[in-house]
Amino acid sequence: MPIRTLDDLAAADRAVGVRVDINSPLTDDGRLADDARLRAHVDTLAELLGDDARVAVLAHQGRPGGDEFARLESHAERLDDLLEFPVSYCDATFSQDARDAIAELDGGEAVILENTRFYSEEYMEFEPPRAAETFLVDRLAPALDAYVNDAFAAAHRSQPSLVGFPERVPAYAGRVMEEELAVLGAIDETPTPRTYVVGGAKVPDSVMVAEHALEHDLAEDVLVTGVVANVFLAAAGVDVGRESTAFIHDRGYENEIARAGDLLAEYGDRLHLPVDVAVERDGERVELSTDDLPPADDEALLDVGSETVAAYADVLAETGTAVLNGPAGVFEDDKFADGTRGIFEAASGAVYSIVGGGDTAAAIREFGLSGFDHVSTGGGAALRMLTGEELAAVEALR
Ligand SMILES: Nc1ncnc2c1ncn2[C@@H]1O[C@H](COP(=O)(O)OP(=O)(O)OP(=O)(O)O)[C@@H](O)[C@H]1O
Ligand SMILES: O=C(O)[C@H](O)COP(=O)(O)O
Repeated sequence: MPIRTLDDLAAADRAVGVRVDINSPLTDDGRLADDARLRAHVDTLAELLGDDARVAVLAHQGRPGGDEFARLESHAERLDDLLEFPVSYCDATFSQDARDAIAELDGGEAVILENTRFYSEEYMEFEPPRAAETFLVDRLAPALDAYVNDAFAAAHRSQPSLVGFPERVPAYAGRVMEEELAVLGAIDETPTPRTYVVGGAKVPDSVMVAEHALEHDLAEDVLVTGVVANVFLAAAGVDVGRESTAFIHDRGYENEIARAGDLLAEYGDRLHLPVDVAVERDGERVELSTDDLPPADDEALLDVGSETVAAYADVLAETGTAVLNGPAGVFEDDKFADGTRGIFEAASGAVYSIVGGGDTAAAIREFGLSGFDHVSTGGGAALRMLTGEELAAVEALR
């Protein structure tokens, strides 16, 4: 069934629950360190508030027990700054206080309810009908006339606030959700040839993206970087050294070496591996040809080298669509940011370019790169879409 959007919602004076994903990095004292995800939802919220909706915002922050598990008060303050409509904060999620806060809203006013994950059922995954019976959905749904899901970045989670409400109230996709689904769902219609650049540290996810792109002929070329490249180099029989081998084993990625080997055997001509890498020696960046590996025992492969950047840039220069996921090296350390900066810069020049992944988007912001056509708000959700998986919360909207 087609998903209903805000175009189908007559929002005036109605209480609309809006699930957003404003899960953000925090400073040590618990303040917002980056507001990109809040800014992403401004259009959806402003549109509803401009239509005189009474908006109750639902969101999570962090994971129970984690450092970034926090209240949403500073998120509410920041949204109040970003929106030209009043945004208040309520330190309850579905109790009488929360329901009163919603009942007291006038059209054009919003309240941010407390972190949904303060409540234990929200950190579990359910089929939608069962999610609709959880306390959060059961208690809150009667206070809402409609539900909007704009939380694309969390849409792969089958948690109550994401899949339960559509069982109880009319449900719609917000503008972020709509755009992400339109762009990432139509990857096979973007300009060709397509080049996927897969890097970062989540090797199983990246190998899956590469596999899907090659098998389904979505990408003509796949360029590997980051820890993913170290795994592919190992699969190609290169000795990546004691440190990087230990890293791969510590993360439990041994099986990925075999999967990478299978991909190389089948698609070797379309899979590009680094020809040089960077290590740290006496506190400095030193580049080594992959022919000269292994490095010294205490040296890890922390970035791709400049010849690799040049070779990858040549491929990207001929590319219709570049899909980027994962940084090429430890870009947080300036010495090992060159690979990421150089390859991302080259990718931004493609006819059309798409970026997925939280760290990838952070790297782009840090380098001040522009020129990308779509920077996804999603990490895991974007990856799943790029591997052709359905997202639970999107299915629930259908
Ligand atoms: N060669 C390397 N050795 C060790 N770590 C690396 C290397 N290359 C990249 N990384 C690390 O990979 C991390 C990012 O990888 P990740 O797969 O999480 O990216 P992402 O998909 O953009 O982010 P997310 O999954 O959080 O949305 C960075 O912290 C970076 O330092
Ligand atoms: O940051 C994310 O990828 C989303 O907010 C989902 O968070 P989670 O991985 O903690 O469910």
